[in-house]
Amino acid sequence: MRTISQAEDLVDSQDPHHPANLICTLCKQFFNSNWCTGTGGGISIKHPDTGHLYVAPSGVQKEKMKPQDMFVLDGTTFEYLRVPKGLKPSACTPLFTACYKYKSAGAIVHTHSLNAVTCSLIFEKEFRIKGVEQIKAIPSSRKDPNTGKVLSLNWDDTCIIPIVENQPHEDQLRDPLLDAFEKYPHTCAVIVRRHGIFVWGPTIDKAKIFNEALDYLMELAIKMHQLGIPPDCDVGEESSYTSKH
Ligand SMILES: CSCCC(=O)C(=O)COP(=O)(O)O
Ligand SMILES: [Zn+2]
Repeated sequence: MRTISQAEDLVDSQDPHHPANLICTLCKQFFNSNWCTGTGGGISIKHPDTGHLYVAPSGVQKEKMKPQDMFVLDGTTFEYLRVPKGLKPSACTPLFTACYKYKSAGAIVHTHSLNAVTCSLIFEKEFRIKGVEQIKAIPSSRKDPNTGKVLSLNWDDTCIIPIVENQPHEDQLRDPLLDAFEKYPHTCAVIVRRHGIFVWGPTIDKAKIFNEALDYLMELAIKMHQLGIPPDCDVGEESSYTSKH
């Protein structure tokens, strides 16, 4: 492993899109959205050029982090290339590396979103919502036959996100996460009951979009549930659950 001073170049960049800078910027935004408060949640980003993995420290106020606080891991061996003095890597690191290894993720967003936690109390094994325009921001299991690119869900498709049980320690969530990967090979997220959500994508921009769209859908699902409308009911069927005819 390189010494701290030798590894400074791994986090020292004027580029706002450099992972060490971007994690700090986005965690501030996520704090303001109530997604990463009280030290909860976090973000990990793979450097698109070097393949290095950037991980935030554990137990710190995520909105106050500096680029120099970032841990850096080799993208293939997961060995630490940079360990900031006096800090521990995020407890979610084994979950982030699982997403890099098995989902070819370019970035992972973990939030303690109230909408995700509330949905984990309403839904049993899967979060399901259907027939909402915002669903078009979520990837589907289909690929474009010409380009091979993953296609988005159609607005009247059902968006399904698996829910796993929370565990006393983050590393114990790795096996449930791997089970969810196997059962839901096309999902871009896993909800952890009474805890939050992990969302990944091929890039940080995509992971951020998926997270925002899912949070919107989870908030809507809670409101539909409160109105007595099943969030995954067919389009046009909602009036049979309300007084509107
Ligand atoms: C009050 S946060 C408990 C740990 C957690 O769930 C989390 O997301 C933050 O863990 P970290 O080690 O990254 O601080
Ligand atoms: Zn968490």
